[in-house]
Order: sequence, then C-alpha cells, then structure tokens
Amino acid sequence: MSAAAPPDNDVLWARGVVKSHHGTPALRGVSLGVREGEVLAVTGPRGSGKSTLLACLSALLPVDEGEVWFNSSPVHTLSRAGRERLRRERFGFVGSEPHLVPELTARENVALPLLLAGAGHKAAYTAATEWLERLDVGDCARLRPAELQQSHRQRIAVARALAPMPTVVFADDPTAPLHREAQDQVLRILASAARSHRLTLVLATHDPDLARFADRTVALADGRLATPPPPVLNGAKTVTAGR
Ligand SMILES: Nc1ncnc2c1ncn2[C@@H]1O[C@H](COP(=O)(O)OP(=O)(O)OP(=O)(O)O)[C@@H](O)[C@H]1O
Repeated sequence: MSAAAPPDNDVLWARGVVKSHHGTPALRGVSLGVREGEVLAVTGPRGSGKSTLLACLSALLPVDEGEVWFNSSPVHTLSRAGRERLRRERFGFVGSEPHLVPELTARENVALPLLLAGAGHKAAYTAATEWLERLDVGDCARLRPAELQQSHRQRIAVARALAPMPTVVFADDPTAPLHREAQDQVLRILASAARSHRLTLVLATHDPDLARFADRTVALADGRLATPPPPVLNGAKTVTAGR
C-alpha cells in the first residue's frame, strides 16, 4: 500500500521511480505529478532517462521500485495484461518515427485505431477527416505515407494518436528527425490540439528550446530530476521539478 495517496487533480503521479535496463540504471528515484489537461515537457540530454520515464508513466515498462498512479489507481501493481489494456484504452503515443501502415492512406491510418476500438466505419472515417483537417493535413487524406513529406507523415501520426481522444498522450521526441521550422509547426499544433481537447500531454525532448510549447518543464539529468532550467519563452511557466 502507498503511504500517501496521489493528489486528486494529478492524472499521473509517480513516486520514487527506479528503473534499470539490464543492470544499467536509467531512473534513480523520480517523483512527479502531471495535472489533468497539462502539457508537460520532460527535457534532458541524451541518455538522461526521458524515454524510460515516459515508458514507466505510460505503463509500457514496469518499475523496479516506486509507484506510478493513473487517475488515483495504481499502475505499478498491474499485470502485463492490465498495463496493455490501460495503454490501449487511455493512452496515445507519438514517437520520433511515425510508423504509419504503408499500404493505407493517411485517412485510413488515422481511422484504424478507432475501428480497432469498435467505432463504426462512418464515425471512424468522419473523425479521421476532422483530425487531419485540424492538423492541417486534410489535403493528404488520400495519399499513402510514401507519397508524403516527413513532417506531414508526423502530423498524421499525431492525428492518429489524438483521434481516439486518449486521456494522456505521450510524445517521445516526436520531432527529432524534422528540421527546425517543421519541428516548431508540429509541436505547436500538437500542443494546441491537446489543449483545445483537454488532453494531457507528456512531451520528452532533448532540445530545451522546444519545451516552450509546454505549460511546465521538468528536467532530467542522469536519471534524476535536475535543477529547473532557466525561464522559457512564450510566457510558459517555469519548472517546479516534481512538485
Ligand atoms: N533497452 C535498453 N537497454 C540497455 N540500456 C538502455 C536501454 N534503454 C535505455 N538504456 C539506457 O538507459 C539510460 C537512459 O536511457 P533513455 O533512453 O531513457 O534516455 P533518454 O534521455 O530518452 O535518451 P535519448 O534522448 O537518447 O532518447 C541510458 O544510459 C541508456 O543507455
């Protein structure tokens, strides 16, 4: 049992999370809370543990020590099947590579998770069209991934992650392969789509400049929460590491 229950308004809450990969420590005791509807950036240099933290918060990996809670329910005690179900039903994911199904059009790719979740054909395709338009790639609906430029493929991956309206979207360096202008466009659109639909977004990036799209930033260094970085642009709030 937990000594302290997570705060009610934290959709995700972690306490003392420790995680190693085959004996290599990646997280050495991380505690943080993510508020409902918040856009939280997790920054830090390569190898600092950002991906591992997202993997533990999103129930992809079990923690070695510590606790992870989602909506006041323990995640750290779930079985593998329980974690898979949580990920499928409540979480969305965007990675550095879009991993679209090459044989399907953009619209079919976005409709796919809705169809797999049991939505009717018409509802799934209508929602897919709306999400492609929201992400400014409505013109690409009938094109296949190979016919699209990389930044458009990544927007389609964002549309696919958001269309099922997950409670939390985890984005792990989602713009890493893009050039600066496209990075800004994709992140601006991802953060604003999350905000306008009241989705919580946890964004890992090794580029502290890209954290300006977040409401709050926490920085990792060598598997621990680090001292808050300096204030960021655009009026975004500075860090309260871990809270
Ligand atoms: N599958 C793995 N097997 C072994 N070690 C791993 C594995 N994944 C991560 N690590 C190690 O764990 C530590 C944290 O890695 P992690 O990928 O979480 O950091 P990161 O901040 O996301 O890095 P990057 O920005 O390069 O993705 C690093 O030392 C890394 O080498």
